[in-house]
Amino acid sequence: MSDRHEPADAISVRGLRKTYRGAGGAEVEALRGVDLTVPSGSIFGLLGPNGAGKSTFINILAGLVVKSAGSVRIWGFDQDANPRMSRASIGVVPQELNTDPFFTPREALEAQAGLYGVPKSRRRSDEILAALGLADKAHAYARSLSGGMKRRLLVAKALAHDPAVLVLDEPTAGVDIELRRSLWSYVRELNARGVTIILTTHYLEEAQEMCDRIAIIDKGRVAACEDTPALLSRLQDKTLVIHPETPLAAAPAGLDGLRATLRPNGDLALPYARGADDPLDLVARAQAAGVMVRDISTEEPDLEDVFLALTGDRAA
Ligand SMILES: Nc1ncnc2c1ncn2[C@@H]1O[C@H](COP(=O)(O)OP(=O)(O)OP(=O)(O)O)[C@@H](O)[C@H]1O
Repeated sequence: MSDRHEPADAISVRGLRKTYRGAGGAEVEALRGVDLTVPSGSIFGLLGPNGAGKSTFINILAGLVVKSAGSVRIWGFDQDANPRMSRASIGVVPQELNTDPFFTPREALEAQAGLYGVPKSRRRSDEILAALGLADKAHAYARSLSGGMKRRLLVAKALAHDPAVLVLDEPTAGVDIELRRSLWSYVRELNARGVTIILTTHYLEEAQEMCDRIAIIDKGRVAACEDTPALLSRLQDKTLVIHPETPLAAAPAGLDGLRATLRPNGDLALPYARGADDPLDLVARAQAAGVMVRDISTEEPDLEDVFLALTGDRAA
C-alpha cells in the first residue's frame, strides 16, 4: 500500500444532496447540502442520531445510492468523471450481515476481487483471511459461520480489492467486546499501513477514542467537523463532582442558580464554565447548604455533551 499516490484528501464532497421519493410521492431530504473533507491517512468518525443521513452519505460514496446533486471525489477521482477509479478506491463494510450463504470466505473474496478486475497475481485473499482470523474457515460455507465470523468476513470482502479508503458502517453494533477489540486493533493496523478509515458509530466513547477527526451530521447537514480534541474543547462546561461523606438522598436546597444534579450513587454534580466560574466557590456553596464533603473531582466534557449541545438530541 506504500507505493500508492496519496492525495491530500481521501474524500472531498461538495454540495451533496439526496432527496428520496417515498411510496406516496412524498419527498425525504436525507442530505441537504453536505460539504465534507476527509484527510488522507486519518481515522474519521461520522456521528449522528438515527435518520441523520449517515448511511445515505456512505452509500453515495460506495456508489450504491445515486446522489441528487453535488460532487464527490474519492482518492482524487471524481465520481461522475471517473466512476471506475473512484469505486476502486473505496471499500465499504455494510451494517447488515449480508453474506452469500453458498460462498466460502475464500470464494467470496476471490469473487469480490474479480468484480473489481484485480488480476489473480495481485489478489491477497489468503493473507486477508488470515489477518481477520478466518484462515481455518477459508473453505467453510458462509452460512456455517458465527455472527462474529460473518462480520469479519464482510471486513475481509471490503478489503479484497485493496482500497485506499475503508468505510465501516456501524461496525460494532451488536458485536461482543472481544471482537470489538480485535476489530479496532486491526483497523488501527490498516490505518498505520496507510488506509484512510471512515467509520460511523453510535458509541461516542469509541469515536472519541478511535477518531482523529469527527463530523457530526444532523438532519442531513454537517453540524460540526473538527479534530477530536478541538471538538471537545468547544464545550466550556466542566463538571465538579462532590462526593459526600454519606450518599445524598436529594439535591440540597440552597443551591439556587446552580444546575446541580444528584447522581444515582448519591454524588452531587455541578456544571461550571471553565475559566469563568471558580469550582472552589461551588464547594463552599455546597458546604453552606449542609453537604459534608468527603472528596471532590472534576470531569471534562465528552462527546455526548458536544452532541447534545449541537443537536439537542441525546445519542443512542
Ligand atoms: N430508500 C429510501 N427511501 C426513502 N427514504 C429513505 C431511504 N433511505 C433512507 N431514507 C430516509 O432518509 C433519511 C436519512 O436516512 P439514513 O439511513 O441515511 O440515516 P442514518 O443517519 O444512517 O440513520 P441510522 O443511524 O438509523 O442508520 C431518513 O429520514 C430515512 O428515513
